[in-house]
Amino acid sequence: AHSYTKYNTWAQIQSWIASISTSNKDLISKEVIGNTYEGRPMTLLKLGRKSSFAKPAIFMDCGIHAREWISPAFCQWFVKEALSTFGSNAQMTSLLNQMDVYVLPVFNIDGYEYTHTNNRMWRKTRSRKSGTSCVGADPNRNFDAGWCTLGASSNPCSDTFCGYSPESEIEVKNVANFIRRNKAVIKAYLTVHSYSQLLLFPYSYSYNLAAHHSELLKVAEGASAALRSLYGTRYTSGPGATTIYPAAGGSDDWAYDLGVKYSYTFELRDTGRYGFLLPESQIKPTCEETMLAVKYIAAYVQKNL
Ligand SMILES: Nc1ncc(C[C@H](C[SeH])C(=O)O)cc1Cl
Ligand SMILES: [Zn+2]
Ligand SMILES: [Zn+2]
Ligand SMILES: [Zn+2]
Ligand SMILES: [Zn+2]
Ligand SMILES: [Zn+2]
Repeated sequence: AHSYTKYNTWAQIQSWIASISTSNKDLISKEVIGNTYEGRPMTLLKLGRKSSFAKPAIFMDCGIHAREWISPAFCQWFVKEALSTFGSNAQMTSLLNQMDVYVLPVFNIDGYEYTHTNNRMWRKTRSRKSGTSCVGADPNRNFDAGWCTLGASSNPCSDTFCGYSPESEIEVKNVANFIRRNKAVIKAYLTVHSYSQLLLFPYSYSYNLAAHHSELLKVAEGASAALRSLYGTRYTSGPGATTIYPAAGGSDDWAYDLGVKYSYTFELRDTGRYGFLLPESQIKPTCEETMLAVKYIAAYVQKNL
């Protein structure tokens, strides 16, 4: 059965989505924003007090990379925390009264399922193309942001294959379309990965500083400090290019250039001891500390609406 402190299969997550999305009509709803390559429904959860007016929104996705299992675990944890603390936690109550929070629990569902059934270390999508026996493209190199110019490969067999064109991966197309359709209200974009304990922001596709560099850095450092306050976990904040590696086609850079100012990539625990194979015993502490960082960013966005 589904557990917030275990790595759930897609089947368990799908049934969790069905039940949690009908658990509180005033606070949560779901919509399918398209199907994956293998036909699985990309189901977006919308958190926030029902309103007949469009509210400003935050968009958060998990599971772009299949093997980064702590990421979907965090999105599930976030939804649970939001619903269970609305009404008792002042900040969460204020957030969901004033804003909507869109949560995509698993972006790359086909890849996530494949890591459960065939190859725990799979990263990419599971799309197939005639002419090669290699499968999939890296969804975080397939966004239309300096596409395939650096830190990506045009070899379909590479783990950082950028795809045949920007948004060639249907999963990327579905998410990009949703964000484009809603860009007037989306004020922040958060994308959750693992591992390395980093809080990254644009740009990764260039060494040039983003127009809002100082503000993005200030918020990232505040969020990292909030995170560290719980268990002392240390994060590094900075632009992707200099903090992790230069690479093009990422979702955070694309959202930022679309006009979503507060755009961040989280790289959750750990720093390499377990890496992608983070033990289930660390799900709770990782999620609780990450909640503090996400709430810090959300509060900042709210104050600056
Ligand atoms: N814009 C970006 N932001 C963050 C990253 C790092 C993640 C770490 Se898993 C990746 O390699 O896709 C990569 C890019 Cl291209
Ligand atoms: Zn499993
Ligand atoms: Zn990743
Ligand atoms: Zn990573
Ligand atoms: Zn600014
Ligand atoms: Zn909690």
